[in-house]
Amino acid sequence: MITVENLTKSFQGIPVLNGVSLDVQSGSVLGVVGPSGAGKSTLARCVALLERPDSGAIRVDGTDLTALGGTALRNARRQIGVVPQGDSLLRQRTAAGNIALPLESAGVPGPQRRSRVGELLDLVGLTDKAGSYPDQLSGGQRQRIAVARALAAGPSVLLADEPTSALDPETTGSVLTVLDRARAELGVTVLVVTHDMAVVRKICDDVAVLEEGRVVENGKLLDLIGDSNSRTASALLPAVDLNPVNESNFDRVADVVLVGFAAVGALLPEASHRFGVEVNLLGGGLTRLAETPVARFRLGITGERADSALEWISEAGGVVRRTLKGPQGVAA
Ligand SMILES: Nc1ncnc2c1ncn2[C@@H]1O[C@H](COP(=O)(O)OP(=O)(O)OP(=O)(O)O)[C@@H](O)[C@H]1O
Repeated sequence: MITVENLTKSFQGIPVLNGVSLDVQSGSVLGVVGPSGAGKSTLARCVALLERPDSGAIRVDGTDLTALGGTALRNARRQIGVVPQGDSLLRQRTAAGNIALPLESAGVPGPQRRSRVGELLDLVGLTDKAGSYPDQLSGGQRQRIAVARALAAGPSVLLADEPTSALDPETTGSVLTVLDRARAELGVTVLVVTHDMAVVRKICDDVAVLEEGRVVENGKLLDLIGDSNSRTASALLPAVDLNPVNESNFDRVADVVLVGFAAVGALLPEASHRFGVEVNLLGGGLTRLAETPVARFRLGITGERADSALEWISEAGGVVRRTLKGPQGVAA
């Protein structure tokens, strides 16, 4: 587990991190998002101790890294694998040679090294590229090798800074699959800095939004999407208001968010049946967050028991985010 407590960092007197606190649970993936210059990379570099914070603590599995020096610090750094921003492979080394680098630095003997490199090539799905040089690989393949290299020494934490920038969506998918496998198969805790909400959508359990060096939003992705003020929710959920709606045709108009197979598949027909109301979908749609189906709909409801239907949807786990027509208090 990674705990960041009240981290501050300035460059030439200009504050870049202003008291950042975060938790990343073991074996989970945290996405750090936010506008350019918000301090995301600086945060990741501080967590990796590539940059010394001015104050605050960074605990990895309980040990405060900022308090360490010398050998203890070097050992602690081995617990943290880093996938740097941009192309970071050595051009003159093969894919296998790049992955072997941290093992060579750690003095791992040849046979063990070869076996470990083989495992990692398998993990990232590039066994057949062992002997290829970076220039012979695609951008996505190079990134997968960079992930394998970061995992070589068996870290408990993986930091990836913009691992999918400049990749097309299909290639992005292959890199994300590798990060997800690192978490699922090796139990590694992952912190990924990204501009790309597709990364959040596909692999993140938690999200932290950074702005001007402060965390302005933080939480479990599936909790945030039910919050009507969440920026993460607005970025990830289908838009509900693309079509103009004549509200006078309905007794109630409301926006709802449904999470999970059961809710998405059954709640609205069930509400309609139980309360004898007609439920019309006026906008919005379905999406997926990792494996979880999520829907945001604008509903137009007609029938005497429209309010009861909305209340029931809310009690049954749907989030009635906004009632556009009808009592504002309904189930909100
Ligand atoms: N080593 C450094 N020396 C001086 N200023 C720095 C240094 N590293 C970062 N900064 C400054 O700190 C601020 C935050 O930079 P950082 O790279 O952490 O932001 P970011 O959110 O990752 O941005 P981007 O998404 O564009 O990569 C920027 O104004 C940047 O110029």
